[in-house]
Amino acid sequence: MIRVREFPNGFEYIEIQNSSAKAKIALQGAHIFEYQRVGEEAILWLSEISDFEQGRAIRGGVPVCWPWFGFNEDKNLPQHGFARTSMWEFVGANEVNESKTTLLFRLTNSEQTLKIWNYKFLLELQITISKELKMELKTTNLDDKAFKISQALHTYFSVSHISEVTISGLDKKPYLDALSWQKEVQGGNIYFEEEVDRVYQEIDEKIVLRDKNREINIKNKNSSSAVIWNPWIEKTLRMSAMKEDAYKYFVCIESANAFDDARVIEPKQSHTLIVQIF
Ligand SMILES: O=P(O)(O)OC[C@H]1O[C@H](O)[C@H](O)[C@@H](O)[C@@H]1O
Repeated sequence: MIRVREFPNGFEYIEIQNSSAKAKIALQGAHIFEYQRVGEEAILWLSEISDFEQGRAIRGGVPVCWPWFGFNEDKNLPQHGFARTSMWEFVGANEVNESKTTLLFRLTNSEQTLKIWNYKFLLELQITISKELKMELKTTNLDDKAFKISQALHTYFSVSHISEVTISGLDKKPYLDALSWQKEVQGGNIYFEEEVDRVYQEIDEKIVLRDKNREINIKNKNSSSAVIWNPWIEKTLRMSAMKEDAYKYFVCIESANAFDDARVIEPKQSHTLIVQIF
C-alpha cells in the first residue's frame, strides 16, 4: 500500500506499508520520519514535538544534509544545506514484491537554489522499504563546472535509553571532535556519558549500534565518514523541537561525505552515497 497523505496544515507525506515494514516520507526534504518493521519497535526516532511545517526541518528520522554538511562559511546560509527544507518531487514508487517497496524522489536547481549555491544539479533519493531500509542519494552535476559537496544521511536512531547504547566498528579510526576541533583517534567502542559530536574518517566496515534488546547494523557505500552525535543535557535545552529529556532516547549515526571525505563532482558525473540499515 502506498498513499499520499497530509497533516491538517497541508504538509504532505507518503505512507507505505508492505509485509515487512511500514514507513512515512515527507515530500519536504524527501525526509523519512518513520520506519518500523512488522512486530518490532520503531528504528527511527522522531521528536514528539517536531514541526511538520514548510521551511522547518523535521526533528528526527533521516534529514538529508546537502550540498553541505554542518555550517557554511557564509553564516547567513542554513546549517546542513537546503535539501532538507526544500520541496522534492515524488517521481514514483514500485511495489517490487509484497515485502519490498522502492520510492524515488528528486530535487533540481531552481532560481532560489542558484542564488545560494550557483550550480545546476540533479539530486535523487531512492528509498527501499523492506526488512532493511536502504537509501541511495545520487548527486549529478548538470553544470559545466565542477562542484564540491559534503553531505549526510543524518539518521536519528531510537534507543531504549542512551546509557544502554554501545557503538562498535569505529575502533582505531581517526575523528574530528566537533566540540574541541581537535583530531583524535577512537579507542574501543563508543559509550555515552556526555555530549558527543564527532566526524569519524577512514571507515571501511559496518557500524553496529547495540541497545538493550537489539542490534542495528549500518553499512555505508561510497562514504568513508560518519558522524556520531548525541547533544546530551545542555545542548538539548538549546535545540529546536526537542523535549528536555529527548537526548536519552536517540543517537545519531550519520552516513556522510564530510570534512576530509567531501567529494568533487565533475560536469556530467555522479556520486551516490548509499546506506543500508538492517
Ligand atoms: O539542529 P540541526 O541543524 O538539525 O543539527 C543537528 C546536529 O547535526 C549534526 O549531528 C552536527 O554534528 C551537530 O553539531 C548538530 O547539532
